Amino acid sequence: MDLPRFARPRGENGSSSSSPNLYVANCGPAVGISHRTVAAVFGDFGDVKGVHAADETGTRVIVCFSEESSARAALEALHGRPCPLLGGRTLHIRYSIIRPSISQLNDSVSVSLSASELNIPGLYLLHDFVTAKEEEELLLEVDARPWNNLAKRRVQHYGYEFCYQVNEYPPGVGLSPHIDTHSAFEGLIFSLSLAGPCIMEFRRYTEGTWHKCPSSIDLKMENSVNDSNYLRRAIYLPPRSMLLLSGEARYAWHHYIPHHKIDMVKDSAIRRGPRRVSFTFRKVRTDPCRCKFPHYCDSHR
Ligand SMILES: O=C(O)CCC(=O)C(=O)O
Ligand SMILES: [Fe+2]
Repeated sequence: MDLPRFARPRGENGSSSSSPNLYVANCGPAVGISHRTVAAVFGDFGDVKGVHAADETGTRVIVCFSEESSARAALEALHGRPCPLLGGRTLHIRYSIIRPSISQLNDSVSVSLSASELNIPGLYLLHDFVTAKEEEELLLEVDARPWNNLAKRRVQHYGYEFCYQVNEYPPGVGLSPHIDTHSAFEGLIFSLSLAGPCIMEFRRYTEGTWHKCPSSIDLKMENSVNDSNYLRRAIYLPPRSMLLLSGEARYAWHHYIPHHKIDMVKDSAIRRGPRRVSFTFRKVRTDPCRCKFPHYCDSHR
């Protein structure tokens, strides 16, 4: 999703900075109100140029009018009272402002539905890799075993020579950006998603220095120069899909699960399920990594 260049004003008094664009909270696709319906309701006050998601919650929108006077009329009529045409919801409306920085513009990235659309070499996504029945059986199997509680998610570890990991994420819980350590694991990483959906974001940093995560085997790139100095892509991982990271996708791109309860995928708000369980398969490496990506490789240091 590309966010419009408008944001919620800081401070309490939204009325001080009049504008043709309104920041409208408490309506949107996540509560069953489409952008088209919002446009129709606000259209009573003047020409609406567009309605956009204000952020990734699906409950806040930006309404852009052609004229400032239309925005003022809509704000005066609709702010702070139940709106019968929008399911009786009470709207909280302020004038919106132009987003001040490039980094805020990058808050969100459009989410691809397929690996070919994502276009990262070595990344593959197979939909319906297991059937719904197999999914149910796998979940029964893992739930019959003890879970290891981490701060925000639960894990199970299997094996040594061939190391599988199962992760359980409650709603809204993600994973911080990392590359699975080159020196610890070989070149293919598989991840089977079960139970609930999520999006996975990928980042390729152009410069920076390695930083070992406390309490984990992964490495993170700490970018000392400029946090926005990376390429960003994102893909939707539906339940029962299998993700394969190989080559450049595995060795040079960080992967990351944003901490959202709702993901915006092609203008639809998709709520994370009560939980997502992922089976992550990695093979333990027994010799130093000789990948073609020394900049991202701890065996090359
Ligand atoms: O949950 C997932 O699909 C990925 C997990 C992951 O990246 C990891 O455990 O290193
Ligand atoms: Fe990982």
